[in-house]
Amino acid sequence: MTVQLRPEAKPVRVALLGCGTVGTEVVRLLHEQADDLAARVGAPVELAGVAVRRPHKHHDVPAELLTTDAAGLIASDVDVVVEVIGGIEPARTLLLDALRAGRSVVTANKALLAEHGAELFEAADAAGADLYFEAAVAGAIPLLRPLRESLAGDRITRVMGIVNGTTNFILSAMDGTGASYAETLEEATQLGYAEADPTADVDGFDAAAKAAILASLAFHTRVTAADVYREGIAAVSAADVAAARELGRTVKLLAICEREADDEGEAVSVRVHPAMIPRSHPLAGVNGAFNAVFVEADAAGQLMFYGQGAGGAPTASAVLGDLVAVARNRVMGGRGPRESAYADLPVRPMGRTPTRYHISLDVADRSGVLSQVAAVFAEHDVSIAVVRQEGRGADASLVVVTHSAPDAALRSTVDKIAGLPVVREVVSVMRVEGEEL
Ligand SMILES: NC(=O)C1=CN([C@@H]2O[C@H](COP(=O)(O)OP(=O)(O)OC[C@H]3O[C@@H](n4cnc5c(N)ncnc54)[C@H](O)[C@@H]3O)[C@@H](O)[C@H]2O)C=CC1
Ligand SMILES: N[C@@H](CC=O)C(=O)O
Ligand code: NA
Repeated sequence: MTVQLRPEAKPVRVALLGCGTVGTEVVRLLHEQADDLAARVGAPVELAGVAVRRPHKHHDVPAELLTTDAAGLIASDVDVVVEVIGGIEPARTLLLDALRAGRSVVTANKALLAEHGAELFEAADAAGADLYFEAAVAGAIPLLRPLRESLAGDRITRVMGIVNGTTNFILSAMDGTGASYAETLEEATQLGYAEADPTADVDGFDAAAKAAILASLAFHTRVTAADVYREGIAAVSAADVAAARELGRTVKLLAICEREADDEGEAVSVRVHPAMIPRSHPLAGVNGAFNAVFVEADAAGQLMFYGQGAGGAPTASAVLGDLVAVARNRVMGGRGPRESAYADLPVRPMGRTPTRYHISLDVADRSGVLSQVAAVFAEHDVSIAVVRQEGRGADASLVVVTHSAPDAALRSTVDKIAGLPVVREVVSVMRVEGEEL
């Protein structure tokens, strides 16, 4: 291969912070694709150093590149800092230092961006430096660049999808093989999908951070992790999965970001929770650690993005894509897009967000049960889409699927129903997404 380098091009020197699941693959790809990367960037892309905690554990990295002094590496003669340590500190301080020193930054750290994005973008702007983070949401899937750049001329109204590989891996197993929750989480950890602390996945924090990033880009509004309504999958039971199957549905952990007007004006709502979706829905076929995200925009209509959302190599692919972009910017001059938060829309609380519920009840088998339950729905102004009464005696059950209503009204309805003497147990309550029943 003849590599065309710009005659004056100096190597682009890269500092890598962290060398775990993702970092190891970044090192491998940088080495294996060195010639192609140089040709694409117009200058060699050179690994200047790798900051790690325990150098003796990293046999795949040339010893002379390893250091435990991440701050010192950033302060040395480097152009780009790639952060794949994860967590808030020391990543936050290191990246702020890097940006303030004019280094371009590439990060996969959604937790950091969702909590301290504003501060990082401000530092990037002040220094005229690049801040890229495609790997932070939906791993290998090109999703943030399309939102930030390709769709910048459109008005996005909705982003909805599966953005956490670990929980999708677990839910797919529960629905498919019926494998146990603990076993499947262990497997997801072994495969490099789970966060260092997997409760971030299971309790929905990881998906909530990603939802905040997606909503911020889609709606030109600063949304932080704290603005996102969050429920994880810990409470999803085998009974919920079975109830979904009975209805021709499956359970997925969804991130849903919407821009809508109501009586109080235009607002965004951002939520992460398990939901039943029809098996015919395209998201129902997204299994294992795969992710898929729908984007709806006024002019573009509906778009779907699909691919590997977790794992070392897929995530490293997104990191390398960003690295090429920032390296090109350095070689050719110029920089990528800045933060765009001009719309500054309020975030609507979950209680006011319209949702739909599937409720499965274990009820007494006697006349008047249905009318007592229906009266509670009417009292809360919640309209019923489907009701199904099954079984007799001790096995009597009632399944209700509602039409759309404010989430707070649906919750109060469930609370009141749970207290009715004719209701023996609320077996399963889950939100429903997809087509109207
Ligand atoms: N694993 C995945 O599938 C994906 C991970 N990410 C994100 O990428 C980042 C890295 O994830 P993984 O590689 O999976 O994590 P990991 O836990 O495998 O690797 C992180 C590495 O950073 C090292 N480290 C911790 N503190 C350090 C410090 N002060 N200086 C230098 N090294 C330090 C750790 O020893 C570890 O080797 C996280 O922000 C994660 O959320 C994003 C998308 C997918
Ligand atoms: N833990 C995350 C990794 C990718 O972001 C996930 O499971 O999706
Ligand atoms: Na991505």
